[in-house]
Amino acid sequence: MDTTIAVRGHGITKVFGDVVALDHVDVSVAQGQIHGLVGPNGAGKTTLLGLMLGLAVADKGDLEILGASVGRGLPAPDGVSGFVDGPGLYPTLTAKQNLATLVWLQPDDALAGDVGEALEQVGLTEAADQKVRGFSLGMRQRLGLAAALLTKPRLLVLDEPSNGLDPAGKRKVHTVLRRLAAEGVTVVLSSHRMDDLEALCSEVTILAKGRVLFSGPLKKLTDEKHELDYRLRALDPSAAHAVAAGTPGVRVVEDSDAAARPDNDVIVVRARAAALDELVARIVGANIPVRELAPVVSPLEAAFLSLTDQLAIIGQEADQ
Ligand SMILES: Nc1ncnc2c1ncn2[C@@H]1O[C@H](COP(=O)(O)OP(=O)(O)OP(=O)(O)O)[C@@H](O)[C@H]1O
Repeated sequence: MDTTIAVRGHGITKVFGDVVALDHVDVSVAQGQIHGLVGPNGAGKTTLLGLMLGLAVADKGDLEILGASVGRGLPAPDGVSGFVDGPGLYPTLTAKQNLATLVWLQPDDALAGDVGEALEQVGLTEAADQKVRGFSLGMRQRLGLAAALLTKPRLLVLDEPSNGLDPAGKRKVHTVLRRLAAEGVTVVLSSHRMDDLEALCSEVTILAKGRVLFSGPLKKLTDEKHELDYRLRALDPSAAHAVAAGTPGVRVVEDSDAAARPDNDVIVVRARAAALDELVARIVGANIPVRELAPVVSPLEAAFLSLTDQLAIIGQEADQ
């Protein structure tokens, strides 16, 4: 078995009554990577994460976790930790007592981490003696991560870990996840936040209606071959418009947010990276001061929207 692959799924299918939650899913997660699962509501993300955690078994297909086959009658291997649908915590115990209970439950002392250190890593030291029932969603999420860290996982599986996090909490969580990955721990997480996924993940799987639309390196998905819409804010927008309209490979398109802007100093251009570079050179050459040039939606979001739109069109055609 290939030990550099932490998760390998082939033909994974999971059905709940009439609902096909996962439909012949193939997925491969390399060791030491942060792999993001993204998809619309009901896409199957939580179901897939639950299979990785051993909370359910697939109806069909092969799933290998940390080099071991899992499935009916085959337990999830040691070294997997995390949560789906929010971490399971004791509300009447304090944060510290919750973690101490976990340490006590560990069958192997060598695998039990330090409670104070885990709380510190997720920024909950000051809340250590507060009862969890008074915790906000973001604090619960961070305590759930601390709990997972205590078991020293080799594969960490997290369902929407950024939910409810304030910017400081998010920074803490991102730092912890990056450090774990640098140490060789594999992280699989789901999120609806494209900015989080772009900031954290080297690989993504896009799921919709239980099917994989894309799985692989983020770079491959957001490569420079795709056209993107860019917001260009210039001191003289009509001059910028004229330059953009005359640049090969660049189209000036409708600004769908125009009504929401107080000033009309923005134009939206659609281009591949190379044509955009040429536009920038021409605008600078024409001495037009530029105040902003940024993608209207992130490259990952653009790829996600395009793939899910394609799936919707295929679905409509199939219904006809
Ligand atoms: N235990 C269950 N019983 C019945 N249906 C289920 C169960 N778990 C999931 N489903 C269904 O399977 C599909 C996939 O659900 P899942 O929770 O995996 O999606 P998701 O991508 O995590 O969605 P969200 O982004 O809304 O959390 C949905 O249609 C859901 O209603």
